[in-house]
Amino acid sequence: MGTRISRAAIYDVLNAYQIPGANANLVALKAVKAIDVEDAEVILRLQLLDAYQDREQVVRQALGGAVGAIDGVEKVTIAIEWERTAQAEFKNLLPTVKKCYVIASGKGGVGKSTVASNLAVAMAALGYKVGLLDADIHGPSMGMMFGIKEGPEATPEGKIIPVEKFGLKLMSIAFLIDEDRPVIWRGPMLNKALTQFLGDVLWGDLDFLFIDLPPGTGDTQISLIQNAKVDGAVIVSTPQDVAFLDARKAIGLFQTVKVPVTGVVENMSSFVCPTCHTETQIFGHGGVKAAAQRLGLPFLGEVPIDLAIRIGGDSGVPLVAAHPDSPQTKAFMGMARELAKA
Ligand SMILES: Nc1ncnc2c1ncn2[C@@H]1O[C@H](COP(=O)(O)OP(=O)(O)OP(=O)(O)O)[C@@H](O)[C@H]1O
Repeated sequence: MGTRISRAAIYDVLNAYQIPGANANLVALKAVKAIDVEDAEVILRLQLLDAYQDREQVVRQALGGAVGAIDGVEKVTIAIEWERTAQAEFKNLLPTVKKCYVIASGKGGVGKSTVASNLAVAMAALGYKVGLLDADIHGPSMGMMFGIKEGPEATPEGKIIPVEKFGLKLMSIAFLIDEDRPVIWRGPMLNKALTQFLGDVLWGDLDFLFIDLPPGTGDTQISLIQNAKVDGAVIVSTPQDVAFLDARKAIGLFQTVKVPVTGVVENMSSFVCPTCHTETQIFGHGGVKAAAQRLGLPFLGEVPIDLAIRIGGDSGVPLVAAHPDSPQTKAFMGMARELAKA
Protein backbone atom coordinates (compact mmCIF):
# COMPACT_ATOMS: atom_id res chain seq x y z
CA MET A 1 0.00 0.00 0.00
CA GLY A 2 1.24 3.51 -0.82
CA THR A 3 1.73 6.40 1.62
CA ARG A 4 -1.42 7.71 3.24
CA ILE A 5 -2.10 11.17 1.85
CA SER A 6 -2.42 13.88 4.48
CA ARG A 7 -5.65 15.85 4.04
CA ALA A 8 -4.22 18.46 6.39
CA ALA A 9 -1.35 19.02 3.94
CA ILE A 10 -3.85 19.52 1.09
CA TYR A 11 -5.85 21.91 3.23
CA ASP A 12 -2.69 23.87 4.04
CA VAL A 13 -1.99 24.32 0.32
CA LEU A 14 -5.53 25.61 -0.31
CA ASN A 15 -5.35 27.82 2.74
CA ALA A 16 -2.12 29.39 1.51
CA TYR A 17 -3.11 29.82 -2.13
CA GLN A 18 -4.44 33.12 -3.38
CA ILE A 19 -5.54 33.55 -6.99
CA PRO A 20 -3.73 36.55 -8.51
CA GLY A 21 -6.04 39.54 -7.98
CA ALA A 22 -8.12 37.94 -5.22
CA ASN A 23 -7.88 39.47 -1.78
CA ALA A 24 -8.04 36.24 0.22
CA ASN A 25 -7.04 32.59 -0.01
CA LEU A 26 -9.28 29.88 -1.47
CA VAL A 27 -10.50 28.66 1.93
CA ALA A 28 -11.43 32.16 3.13
CA LEU A 29 -13.28 32.80 -0.13
CA LYS A 30 -15.26 29.57 0.46
CA ALA A 31 -14.12 28.39 -2.94
CA VAL A 32 -13.26 24.83 -1.84
CA LYS A 33 -16.34 22.65 -2.15
CA ALA A 34 -14.71 19.24 -1.59
CA ILE A 35 -11.39 17.47 -1.24
CA ASP A 36 -11.65 13.81 -2.26
CA VAL A 37 -8.79 11.36 -1.91
CA GLU A 38 -8.97 8.09 -3.85
CA ASP A 39 -5.86 5.93 -3.47
CA ALA A 40 -3.05 8.09 -4.84
CA GLU A 41 -5.37 10.57 -6.56
CA VAL A 42 -6.54 13.87 -5.07
CA ILE A 43 -9.69 15.41 -6.52
CA LEU A 44 -10.24 19.07 -5.69
CA ARG A 45 -13.67 20.55 -6.34
CA LEU A 46 -13.59 24.32 -6.52
CA GLN A 47 -16.25 26.93 -7.12
CA LEU A 48 -14.88 30.19 -8.50
CA LEU A 49 -16.39 33.40 -9.83
CA ASP A 50 -16.39 33.35 -13.63
CA ALA A 51 -14.51 36.65 -13.60
CA TYR A 52 -11.45 34.53 -12.75
CA GLN A 53 -11.77 32.38 -15.87
CA ASP A 54 -8.83 34.17 -17.48
CA ARG A 55 -6.63 32.81 -14.67
CA GLU A 56 -7.81 29.18 -14.91
CA GLN A 57 -4.50 27.83 -16.20
CA VAL A 58 -2.53 29.70 -13.53
CA VAL A 59 -4.75 28.22 -10.81
CA ARG A 60 -4.56 24.69 -12.26
CA GLN A 61 -0.78 24.83 -12.56
CA ALA A 62 -0.19 26.27 -9.10
CA LEU A 63 -2.50 23.88 -7.27
CA GLY A 64 -1.57 20.88 -9.42
CA GLY A 65 2.10 21.50 -8.62
CA ALA A 66 1.69 22.16 -4.90
CA VAL A 67 -0.76 19.32 -4.19
CA GLY A 68 1.17 17.01 -6.52
CA ALA A 69 4.26 17.57 -4.37
CA ILE A 70 2.56 16.23 -1.23
CA ASP A 71 3.81 12.81 -0.08
CA GLY A 72 1.97 9.94 -1.73
CA VAL A 73 0.09 12.01 -4.35
CA GLU A 74 0.44 10.64 -7.87
CA LYS A 75 -2.41 12.40 -9.61
CA VAL A 76 -4.27 15.67 -9.03
CA THR A 77 -7.64 16.33 -10.66
CA ILE A 78 -9.09 19.81 -10.35
CA ALA A 79 -12.79 20.26 -11.10
CA ILE A 80 -13.85 23.88 -11.31
CA GLU A 81 -17.45 24.98 -11.25
CA TRP A 82 -17.80 28.55 -12.50
CA GLU A 83 -20.16 30.72 -10.55
CA ARG A 84 -21.93 33.31 -12.66
CA THR A 85 -21.85 36.96 -11.66
CA ALA A 86 -24.83 38.08 -13.69
CA GLN A 87 -25.82 41.74 -13.77
CA ALA A 88 -29.47 40.81 -13.15
CA GLU A 89 -28.60 39.62 -9.66
CA PHE A 90 -26.83 42.82 -8.74
CA LYS A 91 -28.16 45.13 -6.08
CA ASN A 92 -28.35 48.88 -6.47
CA LEU A 93 -27.25 50.61 -3.32
CA LEU A 94 -27.14 53.97 -5.11
CA PRO A 95 -30.75 54.67 -6.11
CA THR A 96 -30.32 58.47 -6.27
CA VAL A 97 -27.44 58.28 -8.76
CA LYS A 98 -28.39 58.52 -12.45
CA LYS A 99 -25.13 57.20 -13.93
CA CYS A 100 -22.32 55.41 -12.14
CA TYR A 101 -18.92 54.92 -13.74
CA VAL A 102 -15.97 53.08 -12.28
CA ILE A 103 -12.42 54.19 -13.07
CA ALA A 104 -10.21 51.12 -13.24
CA SER A 105 -6.72 50.01 -14.19
CA GLY A 106 -4.98 46.70 -14.55
CA LYS A 107 -2.17 47.74 -12.22
CA GLY A 108 -1.27 50.45 -9.75
CA GLY A 109 0.48 53.73 -10.38
CA VAL A 110 -0.80 54.42 -13.90
CA GLY A 111 -2.64 57.58 -12.81
CA LYS A 112 -6.11 56.15 -12.26
CA SER A 113 -6.87 58.47 -9.32
CA THR A 114 -5.43 61.45 -11.19
CA VAL A 115 -7.74 60.78 -14.14
CA ALA A 116 -10.72 60.09 -11.85
CA SER A 117 -10.31 63.34 -9.90
CA ASN A 118 -9.75 65.58 -12.94
CA LEU A 119 -12.54 63.93 -14.91
CA ALA A 120 -14.93 64.45 -12.00
CA VAL A 121 -13.98 68.14 -11.63
CA ALA A 122 -14.36 68.56 -15.43
CA MET A 123 -17.79 66.92 -15.37
CA ALA A 124 -18.92 69.25 -12.56
CA ALA A 125 -17.58 72.22 -14.56
CA LEU A 126 -19.93 71.17 -17.37
CA GLY A 127 -22.80 71.81 -14.96
CA TYR A 128 -23.62 68.28 -13.81
CA LYS A 129 -24.15 67.14 -10.22
CA VAL A 130 -21.15 64.91 -9.62
CA GLY A 131 -19.87 62.67 -6.84
CA LEU A 132 -16.51 60.91 -6.52
CA LEU A 133 -15.91 57.90 -4.31
CA ASP A 134 -12.35 56.79 -3.62
CA ALA A 135 -12.73 53.07 -3.04
CA ASP A 136 -9.03 52.33 -3.57
CA ILE A 137 -8.53 50.47 -0.34
CA HIS A 138 -4.84 49.83 -1.04
CA GLY A 139 -3.85 53.42 -1.76
CA PRO A 140 -6.63 55.91 -1.10
CA SER A 141 -5.42 59.28 -2.36
CA MET A 142 -8.44 61.57 -2.32
CA GLY A 143 -7.49 63.31 0.92
CA MET A 144 -4.24 64.52 -0.64
CA MET A 145 -5.62 65.19 -4.12
CA PHE A 146 -8.45 67.38 -2.81
CA GLY A 147 -6.72 68.79 0.27
CA ILE A 148 -9.29 67.33 2.65
CA LYS A 149 -8.14 67.48 6.25
CA GLU A 150 -11.36 66.82 8.15
CA GLY A 151 -13.31 63.58 7.87
CA PRO A 152 -16.97 63.63 6.84
CA GLU A 153 -19.82 64.27 9.26
CA ALA A 154 -22.41 61.66 10.15
CA THR A 155 -26.12 62.00 10.83
CA PRO A 156 -27.59 60.70 14.12
CA GLU A 157 -28.83 57.69 12.08
CA GLY A 158 -25.25 56.83 11.20
CA LYS A 159 -25.40 57.95 7.53
CA ILE A 160 -22.34 59.74 6.18
CA ILE A 161 -22.50 63.22 4.60
CA PRO A 162 -20.02 63.63 1.72
CA VAL A 163 -17.44 66.41 1.84
CA GLU A 164 -18.04 69.15 -0.80
CA LYS A 165 -15.15 70.67 -2.77
CA PHE A 166 -14.71 72.15 -6.27
CA GLY A 167 -18.42 71.60 -6.89
CA LEU A 168 -18.12 67.86 -6.18
CA LYS A 169 -19.41 65.57 -3.44
CA LEU A 170 -16.45 63.55 -2.20
CA MET A 171 -16.14 60.43 -0.13
CA SER A 172 -13.18 58.16 0.53
CA ILE A 173 -12.80 54.81 2.18
CA ALA A 174 -9.74 56.41 3.81
CA PHE A 175 -12.01 58.60 5.95
CA LEU A 176 -12.98 55.44 7.80
CA ILE A 177 -9.44 54.19 8.27
CA ASP A 178 -6.94 55.28 10.85
CA GLU A 179 -3.97 56.50 8.77
CA ASP A 180 -1.41 55.05 11.15
CA ARG A 181 -2.86 51.58 11.06
CA PRO A 182 -2.72 49.35 8.00
CA VAL A 183 -5.95 48.04 6.53
CA ILE A 184 -6.55 44.68 8.12
CA TRP A 185 -9.88 43.86 6.49
CA ARG A 186 -9.45 41.07 4.04
CA GLY A 187 -11.52 38.89 1.79
CA PRO A 188 -15.24 38.70 2.45
CA MET A 189 -14.93 41.03 5.45
CA LEU A 190 -13.44 43.77 3.30
CA ASN A 191 -16.13 43.30 0.66
CA LYS A 192 -18.85 43.49 3.30
CA ALA A 193 -17.40 46.66 4.81
CA LEU A 194 -17.18 48.30 1.37
CA THR A 195 -20.75 47.32 0.51
CA GLN A 196 -22.06 48.70 3.76
CA PHE A 197 -20.06 51.88 3.21
CA LEU A 198 -21.56 52.23 -0.28
CA GLY A 199 -25.08 52.16 1.10
CA ASP A 200 -24.36 54.49 4.01
CA VAL A 201 -23.28 57.60 2.08
CA LEU A 202 -25.93 60.30 1.54
CA TRP A 203 -25.11 61.28 -2.04
CA GLY A 204 -28.45 62.95 -2.75
CA ASP A 205 -29.45 63.34 -6.40
CA LEU A 206 -26.41 62.97 -8.66
CA ASP A 207 -26.10 62.98 -12.44
CA PHE A 208 -22.81 61.11 -12.24
CA LEU A 209 -20.94 59.16 -9.60
CA PHE A 210 -17.35 58.14 -10.33
CA ILE A 211 -15.86 55.31 -8.28
CA ASP A 212 -12.07 55.10 -8.15
CA LEU A 213 -11.57 51.33 -7.88
CA PRO A 214 -8.54 49.59 -6.41
CA PRO A 215 -6.08 48.65 -9.20
CA GLY A 216 -6.28 45.12 -10.57
CA THR A 217 -9.02 42.57 -11.11
CA GLY A 218 -10.22 40.69 -8.06
CA ASP A 219 -13.14 40.10 -5.76
CA THR A 220 -13.11 43.61 -4.20
CA GLN A 221 -13.69 45.09 -7.65
CA ILE A 222 -16.36 42.48 -8.44
CA SER A 223 -18.15 43.04 -5.13
CA LEU A 224 -18.30 46.81 -5.70
CA ILE A 225 -19.61 46.34 -9.22
CA GLN A 226 -22.27 43.94 -7.95
CA ASN A 227 -23.61 46.44 -5.46
CA ALA A 228 -23.50 49.72 -7.32
CA LYS A 229 -25.31 49.04 -10.63
CA VAL A 230 -22.39 50.34 -12.61
CA ASP A 231 -23.27 51.78 -16.03
CA GLY A 232 -19.79 51.72 -17.45
CA ALA A 233 -16.06 51.47 -16.83
CA VAL A 234 -13.29 53.86 -17.79
CA ILE A 235 -9.97 52.04 -18.10
CA VAL A 236 -6.75 53.97 -17.56
CA SER A 237 -3.47 52.67 -18.95
CA THR A 238 -0.03 54.01 -19.72
CA PRO A 239 1.23 53.35 -23.27
CA GLN A 240 3.70 50.62 -22.30
CA ASP A 241 2.78 47.20 -23.70
CA VAL A 242 2.92 45.54 -20.30
CA ALA A 243 0.61 48.13 -18.80
CA PHE A 244 -1.92 47.58 -21.54
CA LEU A 245 -1.69 43.82 -21.10
CA ASP A 246 -2.75 44.40 -17.49
CA ALA A 247 -5.48 46.76 -18.67
CA ARG A 248 -6.81 43.99 -20.92
CA LYS A 249 -7.37 41.86 -17.83
CA ALA A 250 -9.50 44.65 -16.37
CA ILE A 251 -11.39 44.90 -19.67
CA GLY A 252 -11.98 41.12 -19.51
CA LEU A 253 -13.35 41.42 -15.98
CA PHE A 254 -15.89 44.06 -17.03
CA GLN A 255 -16.95 42.03 -20.03
CA THR A 256 -17.55 39.03 -17.75
CA VAL A 257 -19.75 41.00 -15.38
CA LYS A 258 -21.52 42.65 -18.33
CA VAL A 259 -20.41 46.20 -17.55
CA PRO A 260 -19.65 48.05 -20.80
CA VAL A 261 -16.22 49.61 -21.16
CA THR A 262 -17.28 53.19 -21.86
CA GLY A 263 -13.85 54.46 -22.61
CA VAL A 264 -10.13 53.92 -22.50
CA VAL A 265 -7.70 56.68 -21.49
CA GLU A 266 -3.96 56.80 -22.22
CA ASN A 267 -2.16 58.52 -19.36
CA MET A 268 1.46 59.73 -19.34
CA SER A 269 1.38 59.53 -23.10
CA SER A 270 4.10 62.07 -23.86
CA PHE A 271 6.18 64.75 -22.18
CA VAL A 272 6.55 68.30 -23.47
CA CYS A 273 9.65 70.01 -22.08
CA PRO A 274 8.48 73.27 -20.46
CA THR A 275 11.63 75.15 -21.54
CA CYS A 276 12.43 73.87 -25.05
CA HIS A 277 8.92 72.57 -25.90
CA THR A 278 10.35 69.36 -27.38
CA GLU A 279 8.00 66.41 -27.08
CA THR A 280 9.48 63.21 -25.65
CA GLN A 281 7.57 59.95 -25.60
CA ILE A 282 8.86 58.49 -22.36
CA PHE A 283 6.60 55.43 -22.31
CA GLY A 284 5.82 55.46 -26.04
CA HIS A 285 2.68 57.06 -27.40
CA GLY A 286 -0.55 56.05 -29.10
CA GLY A 287 -0.35 52.35 -28.19
CA VAL A 288 -3.45 52.47 -26.01
CA LYS A 289 -5.53 54.18 -28.69
CA ALA A 290 -4.49 51.62 -31.29
CA ALA A 291 -5.22 48.74 -28.90
CA ALA A 292 -8.63 50.22 -27.97
CA GLN A 293 -9.50 50.51 -31.66
CA ARG A 294 -8.45 46.90 -32.26
CA LEU A 295 -10.73 45.79 -29.41
CA GLY A 296 -13.59 47.99 -30.65
CA LEU A 297 -13.60 50.11 -27.49
CA PRO A 298 -14.18 53.88 -27.43
CA PHE A 299 -11.00 55.89 -26.86
CA LEU A 300 -11.67 58.88 -24.63
CA GLY A 301 -8.39 60.71 -24.94
CA GLU A 302 -4.78 61.01 -23.85
CA VAL A 303 -3.15 62.87 -20.98
CA PRO A 304 0.52 63.94 -21.25
CA ILE A 305 3.05 63.69 -18.43
CA ASP A 306 2.86 67.13 -16.99
CA LEU A 307 4.40 68.71 -13.92
CA ALA A 308 1.25 70.75 -13.24
CA ILE A 309 -0.79 67.53 -13.12
CA ARG A 310 1.58 66.03 -10.56
CA ILE A 311 1.71 69.22 -8.49
CA GLY A 312 -2.09 69.50 -8.65
CA GLY A 313 -2.43 65.94 -7.36
CA ASP A 314 -0.04 66.49 -4.50
CA SER A 315 -1.18 69.95 -3.46
CA GLY A 316 -4.89 69.43 -3.02
CA VAL A 317 -6.13 71.32 -6.09
CA PRO A 318 -6.62 69.06 -9.15
CA LEU A 319 -5.21 70.52 -12.36
CA VAL A 320 -8.66 71.14 -13.89
CA ALA A 321 -9.56 73.36 -10.91
CA ALA A 322 -6.12 75.01 -10.65
CA HIS A 323 -5.63 75.75 -14.38
CA PRO A 324 -9.07 75.87 -16.00
CA ASP A 325 -7.71 77.24 -19.30
CA SER A 326 -4.74 74.90 -19.77
CA PRO A 327 -4.58 72.45 -22.72
CA GLN A 328 -4.62 69.53 -20.24
CA THR A 329 -7.88 70.83 -18.76
CA LYS A 330 -9.29 70.99 -22.29
CA ALA A 331 -8.33 67.31 -22.72
CA PHE A 332 -10.20 66.35 -19.52
CA MET A 333 -13.21 68.50 -20.52
CA GLY A 334 -13.27 66.68 -23.88
CA MET A 335 -13.30 63.31 -22.09
CA ALA A 336 -16.08 64.48 -19.76
CA ARG A 337 -18.18 65.60 -22.77
CA GLU A 338 -17.68 62.21 -24.43
CA LEU A 339 -18.76 60.43 -21.26
CA ALA A 340 -21.78 62.68 -20.81
CA LYS A 341 -22.87 61.68 -24.33
CA ALA A 342 -22.32 57.95 -23.73
N1 LIG B 1 -0.23 62.69 -16.49
C1 LIG B 1 0.51 62.82 -15.39
N2 LIG B 1 1.53 63.71 -15.33
C2 LIG B 1 2.30 63.84 -14.21
N3 LIG B 1 2.15 63.12 -13.10
C3 LIG B 1 1.14 62.20 -13.10
C4 LIG B 1 0.28 62.01 -14.22
N4 LIG B 1 -0.62 61.04 -13.89
C5 LIG B 1 -0.33 60.65 -12.64
N5 LIG B 1 0.73 61.35 -12.14
C6 LIG B 1 1.36 61.22 -10.82
O1 LIG B 1 1.72 59.84 -10.66
C7 LIG B 1 1.49 59.43 -9.32
C8 LIG B 1 0.53 58.23 -9.35
O2 LIG B 1 -0.73 58.64 -9.86
P1 LIG B 1 -2.10 58.12 -9.26
O3 LIG B 1 -2.08 58.13 -7.77
O4 LIG B 1 -3.20 58.85 -9.95
O5 LIG B 1 -2.05 56.62 -9.78
P2 LIG B 1 -3.02 55.42 -9.49
O6 LIG B 1 -3.07 54.61 -10.75
O7 LIG B 1 -4.31 55.91 -8.93
O8 LIG B 1 -2.23 54.64 -8.41
P3 LIG B 1 -2.75 53.60 -7.31
O9 LIG B 1 -4.14 53.19 -7.71
O10 LIG B 1 -1.75 52.52 -7.35
O11 LIG B 1 -2.77 54.37 -6.03
C9 LIG B 1 0.93 60.66 -8.59
O12 LIG B 1 1.97 61.30 -7.92
C10 LIG B 1 0.39 61.53 -9.70
O13 LIG B 1 0.40 62.92 -9.36
